[in-house]
Amino acid sequence: MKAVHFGAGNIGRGFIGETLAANGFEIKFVDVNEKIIDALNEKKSYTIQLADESQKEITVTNVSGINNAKNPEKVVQAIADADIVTTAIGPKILKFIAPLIADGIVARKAAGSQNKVDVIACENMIGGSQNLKKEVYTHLADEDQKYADEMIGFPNAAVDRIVPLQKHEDPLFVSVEPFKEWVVDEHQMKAPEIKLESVEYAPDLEPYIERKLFSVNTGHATVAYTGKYKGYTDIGSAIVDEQVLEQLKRVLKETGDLLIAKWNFDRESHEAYQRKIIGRFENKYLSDDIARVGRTPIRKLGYDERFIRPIREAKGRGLSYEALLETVGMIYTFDEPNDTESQELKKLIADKPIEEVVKETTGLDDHELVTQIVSSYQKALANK
Ligand SMILES: NC(=O)c1ccc[n+]([C@@H]2O[C@H](COP(=O)([O-])OP(=O)(O)OC[C@H]3O[C@@H](n4cnc5c(N)ncnc54)[C@H](O)[C@@H]3O)[C@@H](O)[C@H]2O)c1
Ligand SMILES: O=P(O)(O)OC[C@@H](O)[C@@H](O)[C@H](O)[C@H](O)CO
Repeated sequence: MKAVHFGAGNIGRGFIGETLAANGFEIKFVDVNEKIIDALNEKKSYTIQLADESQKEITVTNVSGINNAKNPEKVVQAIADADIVTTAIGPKILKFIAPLIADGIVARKAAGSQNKVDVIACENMIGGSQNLKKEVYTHLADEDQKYADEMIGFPNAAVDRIVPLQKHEDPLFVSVEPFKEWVVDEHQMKAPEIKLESVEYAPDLEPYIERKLFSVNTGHATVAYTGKYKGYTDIGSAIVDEQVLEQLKRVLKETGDLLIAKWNFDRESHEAYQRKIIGRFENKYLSDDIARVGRTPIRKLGYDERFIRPIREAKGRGLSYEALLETVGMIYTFDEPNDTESQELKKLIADKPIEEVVKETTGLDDHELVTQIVSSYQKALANK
């Protein structure tokens, strides 16, 4: 069985690669990072280490790499031969790999392939694979779209495992937390006979992705932005600060109340899930930079992202969203010199009235919410 995986980065190697290899797949990683691709082709394997007291090592074998910037034709051929295609590349990068996936679909059609295949985007976003599908279809002619409608599935997915930036001599080595969860929307699959062991298949992904994004990611980002606001540079140091921990708990209470009301989750189980998440952030064996967790703040301020969507929905249901608003206020003070979006946000705030910046970055037109976010930002600025 053959897999093509876009993005040989932290989660790509540290989770998706591990799972595909454990299921007997030969994996072709596609990436523009020459160092990583060369190392994959040279070594054909890499090592994952669990960040816990066991320090257990897992070897991932039967892997190779393709540099899509240099050898796009090899990527197209690999997709033509693949039994599964996955991505973990970043939500904003999906549109750049869409033409290659479209060409791969056209190549399958030209070869007369009647094998169905699923393309699974493993990104932190709601509707990731369906979003990729839209991008891919803009590159397909009507006839090719018909073929894709029949043969190519784009099931949404939620993936959860904290994989920090890696700083090792071996460029392929990756340290990961032991926890892992990968859920795929079974109803959107075209090749449901290919079920990966250790992956969960759900009839409807929406509750899973919302639970993950609005608990793990809203919580993680809250630690990052509150921590940065208080002068910390890594998650482990920030979370031992009582104020940061308190802010995290307040935010999780708000998203928890929303998720419980919306999806009828059992409160006790959800609170246990939240406690587990806090323990994961406190993992002393992981070293995770605030710059990574808070990266691309404009994306994280998006309308359907980890703060604005729960705020909108909590407001709609008459639930509290005060702590979420406070964190959003701090996002507008986030300043990471090496993060392009952080610098873009800083420039927007310097050039335009804050109300306009809030509207532009969040997509909100609810005057009351915009005003509340503006006040929250002004308060954060005044207390800094
Ligand atoms: N790291 C985590 O803890 C984690 C967990 C769950 C989900 N995710 C999600 O997975 C995705 C990837 O995150 P990550 O932490 O692995 O990031 P990363 O930066 O480590 O990996 C992304 C990889 O994509 C490559 N890339 C970028 N542009 C490309 C292009 N045009 N063509 C080919 N390759 C390209 C980069 O070189 C890099 O190797 C994101 O959507 C993230 O939200 C991350
Ligand atoms: O990847 P992002 O930028 O959407 O979010 C940063 C982290 O919160 C994220 O990568 C988590 O580590 C991960 O989602 C855990 O499953």
